[in-house]
Amino acid sequence: MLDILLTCTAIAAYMLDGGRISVGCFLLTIVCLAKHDASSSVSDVKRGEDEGVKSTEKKTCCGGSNGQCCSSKKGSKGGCCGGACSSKKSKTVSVKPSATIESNNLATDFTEAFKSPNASKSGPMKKRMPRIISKTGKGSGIKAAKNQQSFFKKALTISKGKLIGSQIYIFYSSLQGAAERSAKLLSGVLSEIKDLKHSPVILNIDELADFDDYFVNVPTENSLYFLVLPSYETDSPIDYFLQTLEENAEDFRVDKYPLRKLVGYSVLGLGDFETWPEKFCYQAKTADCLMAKLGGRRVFPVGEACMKYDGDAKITRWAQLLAKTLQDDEPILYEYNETFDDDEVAEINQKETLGDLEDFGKLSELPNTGEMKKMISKDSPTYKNLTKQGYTVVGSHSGVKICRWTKSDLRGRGSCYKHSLFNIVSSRCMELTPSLACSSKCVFCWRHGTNPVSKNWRWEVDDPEYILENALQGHYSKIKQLRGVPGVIAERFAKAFEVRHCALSLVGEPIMYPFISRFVELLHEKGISSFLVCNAQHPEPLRDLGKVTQLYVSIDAPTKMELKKVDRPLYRDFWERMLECLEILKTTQSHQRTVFRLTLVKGFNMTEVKAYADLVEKGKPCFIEVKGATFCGSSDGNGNPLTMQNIPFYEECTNFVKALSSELQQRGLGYDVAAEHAHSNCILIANTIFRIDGKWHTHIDFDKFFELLKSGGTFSHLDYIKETPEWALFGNGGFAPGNTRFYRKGKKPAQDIKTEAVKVAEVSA
Ligand SMILES: Cc1cc2nc3c(=O)[nH]c(=O)nc-3n(C[C@H](O)[C@H](O)[C@H](O)COP(=O)(O)O)c2cc1C
Ligand code: SF4
Repeated sequence: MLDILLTCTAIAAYMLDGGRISVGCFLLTIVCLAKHDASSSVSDVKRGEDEGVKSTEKKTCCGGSNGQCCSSKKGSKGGCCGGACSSKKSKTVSVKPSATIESNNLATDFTEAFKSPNASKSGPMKKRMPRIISKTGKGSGIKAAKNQQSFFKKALTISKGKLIGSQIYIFYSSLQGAAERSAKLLSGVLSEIKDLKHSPVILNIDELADFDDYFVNVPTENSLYFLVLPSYETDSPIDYFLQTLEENAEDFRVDKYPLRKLVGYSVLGLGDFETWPEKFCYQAKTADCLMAKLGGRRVFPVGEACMKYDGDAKITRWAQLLAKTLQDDEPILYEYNETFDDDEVAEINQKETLGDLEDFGKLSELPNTGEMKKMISKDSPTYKNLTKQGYTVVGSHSGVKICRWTKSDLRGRGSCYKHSLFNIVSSRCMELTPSLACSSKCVFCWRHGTNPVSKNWRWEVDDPEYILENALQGHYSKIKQLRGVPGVIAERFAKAFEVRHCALSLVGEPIMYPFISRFVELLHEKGISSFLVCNAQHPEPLRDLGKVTQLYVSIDAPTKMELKKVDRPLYRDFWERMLECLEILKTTQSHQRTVFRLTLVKGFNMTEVKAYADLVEKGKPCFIEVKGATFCGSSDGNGNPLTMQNIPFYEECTNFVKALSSELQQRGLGYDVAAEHAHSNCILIANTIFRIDGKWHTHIDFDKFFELLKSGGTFSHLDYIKETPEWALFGNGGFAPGNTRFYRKGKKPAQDIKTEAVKVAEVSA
């Protein structure tokens, strides 16, 4: 008002005075106008705080640690000044309304994202208003993105609503139980918060069917995550979890900041400072950084509890402090130190191992996790678990185990279904895997969720010669232990020390082992036939594979949706991988004796007969082996969701097989039901090229196989076949003569078929 009066006075003086004091008045006018501008600017900032229209931003140091300010770097990996930088320029920038902010995925403005719906433009909220952070950078493309990144590093944020109104998810991973216990403890403490709106949900990370459901997408829009993570110097499922978070952060198909949809997160680390001072809680700290890198907002500092002494008390203290903070609506300073350069993302993308985490700014402060770990080291809980389950761990990634059918055959009680279907005698068969790790988490797997999982090989590698030698030793020492078992037939016992067959399956994914072809060659050199089962997720090694006696591919479901449900594969492109594997069977590997292995799980994969037929048409296998799933224990805490209701009866399996066979015949594909082993719910469909002169030839002539191998010439699946004996044909049950059928006490033979399958704690490989 005053400036307008002064301006008018100056004009009037000019008119009256004839311009003599005009210069003075002009200067006065300029001063007045400048003063008017200044006062408007202050009120705009205030309004800006409330409306997000305009703000004054002080460019601050990014808080990095590499001795370089991010503002000074150009095309280099450098970090920032770590607080020593003095380049604090004033800058006026405009802030877009939140709708525009949402669409900009390069910068994350939690100031807007977590704005309280209750925040009024005046009153008590006003003094707690967060500093406004610009969303727009000058220019466009990568340059603009780089400008924006510096703003993303620090922001004072408030929550959309009260934190205690959020849906809390407590994730844990545990090998020995401490993290599980701590997750429950945390849940208990948080549940006591007065006015907590929803009860916390506890989830075992290792049992999640798909990490993406929680770490790319979020279950509810008000999700608040707490991660309870132990650290293991040895390989553990946490490695895979961290690897997935890292891959998500680098995957161009995934939103750059998928976890900004969370209300927030915090990580509680468990460890042992006394034994691992250098690596104390290192995996929890890594998880904390990766959650931030994915856009998560840290609502409470990472906890580090040494569990050696008094662990529960420390966890309780952390949980109580957290509970107190959750009830506090003060804004939170969000800071993420993204000091690596955009141009280097591609380079980082190519790297697979966790060691590459070092490249990410703050992560470089963490202990070096880059060395290749042993898949199963002797002091790891996984090793103890496996040996408790009867495995002999060979080297650091292979295992052998005596199958219950080996024992049964030694006692004259019959071999497994592979005897009926293919002529493999159980007492001379060694079950082995050169990779205890797998790239799937099948619902019917008996690994109980603790074995290592990974998409690719990321461990130390043992020599194939070493594995075979030690596996045979392990197998023979277990056979020796059976000499005192009542009913063992001396002749079979003696023969058992000359292994004739090797089932490369057992558990894990054998084809992941980098020297699988050489390993198979070594088996053949010792006169041991090879039965390799793979999960149709690794087309490259499948293509490169040398001759095997029989090559299996597991087809656990016929459609993409069902396969995801049954196998819980780690690969996002699991379906394409499976189709590629089938194509390889039909083309590059068509000289092999190929088998589709179908494991039927009621309620999961038993309905889509036509879709199965489509896959058979694609892969044209020699055989389709259909087997009802077996029950591997209760669903409590072992990651296996199957119950007895999911185990099909033999009749249900035969109905399925008949339907599939007739569908294939209708399509003009020559397949028919050939053999069975009713005792283990197993039936074989064979290509009719194996029905010669009206007689099925599904058995293998092993002598002929080795003869052909020695000759060095090329040969195919039809060159080492043998007639299927009468007792093994479909309809005859498949129980080999010369054995005595054993029925469990009090069980009628009719019931036995299903009960037997249930009692088996493992799927016969
Ligand atoms: C083989 C082995 C390796 C371990 N390595 C580390 C480590 O590197 N850093 C650490 O802080 N604690 C380490 N620990 C300690 C565990 O993290 C700690 O015992 C934790 O409470 C285990 O949690 P869990 O029972 O839920 O698996 C290790 C423990 C074992 C048995
Ligand atoms: S069943 Fe086989 S493929 Fe499936 S998770 Fe177990 S080991 Fe892996």
